[in-house]
Amino acid sequence: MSFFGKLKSKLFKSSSKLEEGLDAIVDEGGAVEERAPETERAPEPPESPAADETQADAAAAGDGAPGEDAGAPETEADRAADVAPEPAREPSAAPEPEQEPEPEPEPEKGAAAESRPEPTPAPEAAAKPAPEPARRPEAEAAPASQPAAETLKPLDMPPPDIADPAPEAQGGGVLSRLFGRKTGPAEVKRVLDDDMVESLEELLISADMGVETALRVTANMAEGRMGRRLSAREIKELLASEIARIMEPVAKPLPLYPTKPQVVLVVGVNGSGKTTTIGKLASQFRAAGKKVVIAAGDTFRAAAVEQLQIWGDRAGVPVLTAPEGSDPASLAFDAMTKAQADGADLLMIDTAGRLQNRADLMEELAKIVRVIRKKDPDAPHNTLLVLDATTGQNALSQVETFQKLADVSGLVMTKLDGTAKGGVLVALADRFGLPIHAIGVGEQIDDLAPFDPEEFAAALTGLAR
Ligand SMILES: Nc1nc2c(ncn2[C@@H]2O[C@H](COP(=O)(O)OP(=O)(O)OP(=O)(O)O)[C@@H](O)[C@H]2O)c(=O)[nH]1
Repeated sequence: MSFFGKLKSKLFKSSSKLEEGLDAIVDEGGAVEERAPETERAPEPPESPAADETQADAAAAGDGAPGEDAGAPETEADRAADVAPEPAREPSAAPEPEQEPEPEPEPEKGAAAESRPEPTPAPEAAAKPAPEPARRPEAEAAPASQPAAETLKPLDMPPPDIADPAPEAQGGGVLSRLFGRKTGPAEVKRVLDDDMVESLEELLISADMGVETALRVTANMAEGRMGRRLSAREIKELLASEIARIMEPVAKPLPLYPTKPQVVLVVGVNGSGKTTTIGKLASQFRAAGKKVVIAAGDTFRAAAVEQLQIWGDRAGVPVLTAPEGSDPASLAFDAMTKAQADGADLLMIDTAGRLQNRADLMEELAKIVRVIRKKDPDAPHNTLLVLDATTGQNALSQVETFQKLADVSGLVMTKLDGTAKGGVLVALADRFGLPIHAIGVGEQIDDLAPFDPEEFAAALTGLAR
C-alpha cells in the first residue's frame, strides 16, 4: 500500500472524529436545502448583507434558495479541497491519471482553482546536491530509487456532493418540476452563528488541537462569514484550508548538508519510535545513495541496542554498539571517528529517552554533544525529536521538555496511522513552528512519508474520503 494510501485510510481514525463532529454540528441546527442541478445553475448574485437574515429566521424558515452560498468566500477552502495531484510527485512511476477536475456548483470556484499558482520548489531544496529522504518530491530532482517519492500517491478526491445520486424522493422545486428538470440533491446548511462557532471550537479542542489553536482556527474560519449558510462540506473545506495554512511552513524535509558526516542526533521518550524512525530514515538515505552509520546510544537497554541492530540489518547500514551500561558519549565519539574514517555521509545517533531523571538525561545528551564537537564543532547538524502522535496533547509538553534538554531542530511524528489524535500536529505547528520532517504511518521500513500539509488537512477533516 502506498504511503498516502496508508495515511489516507489510517488517518480516518482522526478524521472520522472531526468529520462526524462537523456533520453533527451542521445537522444539529441546519435546514435541508435543495440544490439546483449544476448545468442549470446560473452565477448567483453576491449575497447582500440584507440577505443575511437573522440566524433564527433562516433556520426556522429553512430558507433553501438554491445557490445562496454563492457569496461564501470559498476560495481558500477550494484550494485545500481541490488540490490537484502534483505531476512531479512520482518521478519514476507510471504517470498517475490526472485527477478529474471536480464539477463545481459555483462558477467562481473553478476560476479560483484555475488561477491557483503552482507550488514552487524552495530554492535551498532545489540547490541541494543530493536527494533527501522524506523530501517532498516536487522540491528536487529525486532519484528513481527514493522510496518516499515513489510511494506517495496523489490525493484521490471524492466526488463532490453534487455528484451524489439525486434523490428524486427529496423532491424538486416547483419550477423545476414544471419544466421537467431534475434538481440536485438536497443538503443541510446551517447559519454560521455564535453557537455554531462555539461548537466548532469545542470540536477542535476535543480533536487535540489545543485551546489556543482551536480558537484561532475557528476565528479565521468565521471571519467574514458570520450569518452565512454553510454545508458540512463547506465547513470541512474551510477547516482543511486553515489547517493546511498553519502546516505549510513546517512541512520541511530534513535538510542535508555537504558536511561529512552530517550528524543527526535522535531524541525522544522511550517508545516514541526513535529506533524505528532511524531504521526507516537510514533505509531511505541508503536508497538515495548515501553512506550511513548508526550509533546505538541508548547503552542502558540491551533490548534497545538489539532492536537497532535489527533495523540496521534491514536497512543495510552498520550499527555501532557498546557494552550495556557503557558511556553513550564514548560510543558517540567512536562512531564519529568511524564515520569520518569511512567517509560516511550521515551518522545517526540514537539516544536514551528516560525522562524520569531529566537531569541525568540532560547531562548525557550534553556530554554526547561535547564529545562529537571535539571532532566537528558544528555537530550535531540536526537534532530530531521523535514524537508519538498517539500521545495527543502530551506531545506538546514533550517538545517543551526536549527543547530544554537539547537544541531540537525538527520533528518526526510517528504512529499517525491508527490514531485519533492527528489534530495535535496542528497544535504543534501553531505553537512551536518546528519543521516536521517526516511522519510515521506504520511499522514497516517504508512506512515513513514526507509531510504534506494539504494531504494531511484533507485526510484529517475527512475531505480525502
Ligand atoms: N503503528 C506504528 N507503530 C510505530 C511507528 N513507529 C514506531 N512504531 C512502533 O512503536 C514501538 C516503539 O518503537 P521504537 O522505535 O522501539 O521506539 P523507541 O523510541 O526507540 O523506544 P525505546 O527503544 O524504548 O527507546 C514499536 O513497536 C514500533 O514498531 C509508526 O509510525 N506507526
